[in-house]
Amino acid sequence: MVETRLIDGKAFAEGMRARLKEDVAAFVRETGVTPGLAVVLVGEDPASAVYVRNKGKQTVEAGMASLEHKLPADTPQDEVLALVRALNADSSVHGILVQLPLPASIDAQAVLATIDPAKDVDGFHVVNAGRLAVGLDALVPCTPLGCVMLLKDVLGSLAGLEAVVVGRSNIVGKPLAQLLLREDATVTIAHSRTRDLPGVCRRADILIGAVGRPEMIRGDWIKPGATVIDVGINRVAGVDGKARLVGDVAFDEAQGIAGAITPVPGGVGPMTIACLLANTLTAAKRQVGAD
Ligand SMILES: Nc1nc(=O)c2c([nH]1)NC[C@@H]1CN(c3ccc(C(=O)N[C@@H](CCC(=O)O)C(=O)O)cc3)C=[N+]21
Repeated sequence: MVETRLIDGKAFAEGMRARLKEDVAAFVRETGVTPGLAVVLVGEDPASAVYVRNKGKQTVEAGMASLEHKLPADTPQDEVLALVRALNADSSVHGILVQLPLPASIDAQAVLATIDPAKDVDGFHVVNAGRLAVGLDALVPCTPLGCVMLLKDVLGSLAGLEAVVVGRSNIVGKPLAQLLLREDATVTIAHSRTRDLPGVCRRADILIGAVGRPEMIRGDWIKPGATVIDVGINRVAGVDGKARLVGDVAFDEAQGIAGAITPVPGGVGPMTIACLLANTLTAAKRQVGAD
């Protein structure tokens, strides 16, 4: 039985944002340019609205400009593309985030492909995904970046460690695997078709849940002492009928087995926003030629 350490992503993200605020202030002093982040929200998804509000607030707190564009759910795709093109051309906008998921009537890949890769602070454009894959400078997806920062804080070097990523999405699983490879981990991407998923997970020194299924990863899938990063943010009904947030990992079962684990909320979520702000400053520096 080990004492499982709680990985406090919320505190780590607060520290990052405090340092970022100083870097933003220095950039504004040196260039006279205020970094601007444009967020495009199509439709009324209440969970998305909460994220957008938090992002907007923290962007302003860091000393950057937040520009929000809220469009109705039935906005034609052409209009969304026209807005993205206008933001590409707007020199006061250094980062563009189109909140996903988009309504089913809109081709998300077409929208992402229209974002100027230099302003793609989500790192979802194929140019940035490709640059990450071949080891060139890229804007890197925020959630994977936040996960690796937490892992390096807990473990120091990740070299030679067995990392198992459960989930193969373009926004988390695949880019996270690339980042872990870059850190010299031995990487397995597992998914719904993986044979003996519990057995594969039990090999992991680093286990990452990124599937979006509440508490799917059980305590006895965790190798004793492993570092567990829970990317899932699932809204479920609690025993009292009220909604509560749970991750992809059965958190209570992991206690006494995992060496360290991120909680939900307060783990990876806050890191995602901190990394988004960091990417926005990076993008602004490159666009102004101050990098
Ligand atoms: N283009 C795009 N980029 C995204 O990065 C993106 C997106 N679309 N669509 C939605 C998901 C979700 N997402 C979250 C970010 C922060 C928290 C977060 O800070 N959560 C807090 C609070 C959670 C709560 O209380 O609701 C926590 O986990 O502690 C959650 C979720 C970014 N996403």
